Amino acid sequence: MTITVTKLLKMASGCWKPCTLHAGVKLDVFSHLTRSPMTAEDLAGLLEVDTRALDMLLHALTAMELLHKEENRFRVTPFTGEYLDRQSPNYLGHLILHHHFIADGWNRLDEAVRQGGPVRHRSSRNTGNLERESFIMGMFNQAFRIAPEVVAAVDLSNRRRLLDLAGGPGTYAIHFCRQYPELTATIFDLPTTRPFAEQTVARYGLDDRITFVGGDVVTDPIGSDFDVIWLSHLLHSEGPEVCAAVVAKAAAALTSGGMLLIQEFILDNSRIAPIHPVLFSLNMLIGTPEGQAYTEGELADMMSRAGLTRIQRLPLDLPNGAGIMLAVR
Ligand SMILES: C[S@@+](CC[C@H](N)C(=O)[O-])C[C@H]1O[C@@H](n2cnc3c(N)ncnc32)[C@H](O)[C@@H]1O
Repeated sequence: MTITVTKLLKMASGCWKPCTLHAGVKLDVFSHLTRSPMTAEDLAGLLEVDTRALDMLLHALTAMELLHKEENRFRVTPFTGEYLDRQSPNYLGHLILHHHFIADGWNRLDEAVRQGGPVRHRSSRNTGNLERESFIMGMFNQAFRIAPEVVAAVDLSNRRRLLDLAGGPGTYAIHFCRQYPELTATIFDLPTTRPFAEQTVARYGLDDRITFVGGDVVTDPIGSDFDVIWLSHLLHSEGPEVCAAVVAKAAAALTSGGMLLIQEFILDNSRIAPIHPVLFSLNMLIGTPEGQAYTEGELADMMSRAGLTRIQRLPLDLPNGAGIMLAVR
């Protein structure tokens, strides 16, 4: 992509459209307009917001092809009815709202660079209810789209006990258990994640095979004798030393011959590609004391220092530069 003045200036105002989308989702206009098409005035009455301002927002969402306008009424499109209505099983609003909550930190990136540390609280800690739900269920939104591809590429035949370490709502534990009927799983995550994980597991009717254990992976015991551990998107929120300790702890919790799988946004050795992991490091800079994206070599080194062998990266081309490392105890 050759940069031009037009592209540069477009980049500078690139946050306008995302902010418009975030506001539409946060005000839940899509759910209301799925129930019935409405004028800005009627919807403003329902949402208890300013009519003139909502009218502008609805026109902008229409210009972005997220709503239709007929006469003076607005309605959802088939697409936004499926993905932005809170009642839809395919609702993606959690992930969109997660981006809304972290946007304030991105706006203060210069301060983070100046001081060399975070300018917002961690998404996994000390957050309000809506923000916590958006983070955990946003991870569900994200993982749900990728999990089928991951499960198809990872052979867990003959494995019986899976630990989904820092598993959040348990999206991967659920997908692995659906694929392998003999498998049981433990989701280990911070205690505040429990209600989201239990609800999600119950929704898939797997409460008899998947249990939740609350704890801190850095300071608490994580259990033992697992023949497979799935560690997805935790390491980027910690610095290299804590990551090495977590990987060593996971390795020690495996049976002999047990397998550790790590999913992360993986940087090239050049550290300038793929673009998502490069930017994700900044996302961790603004939100965590030591988090960052890691290269394949760095992840392999953590696995090797934990005494694991047969270290490899699975040949998978996942969205956002995500990749999976595998090693065996
Ligand atoms: C980005 S989410 C990934 C969730 C899930 N593994 C996935 O890939 O969809 C990171 C998860 O790590 C959890 N987490 C962060 N720090 C943790 C800690 N110290 N101990 C246990 N869980 C932690 C968060 O609560 C969150 O569920």
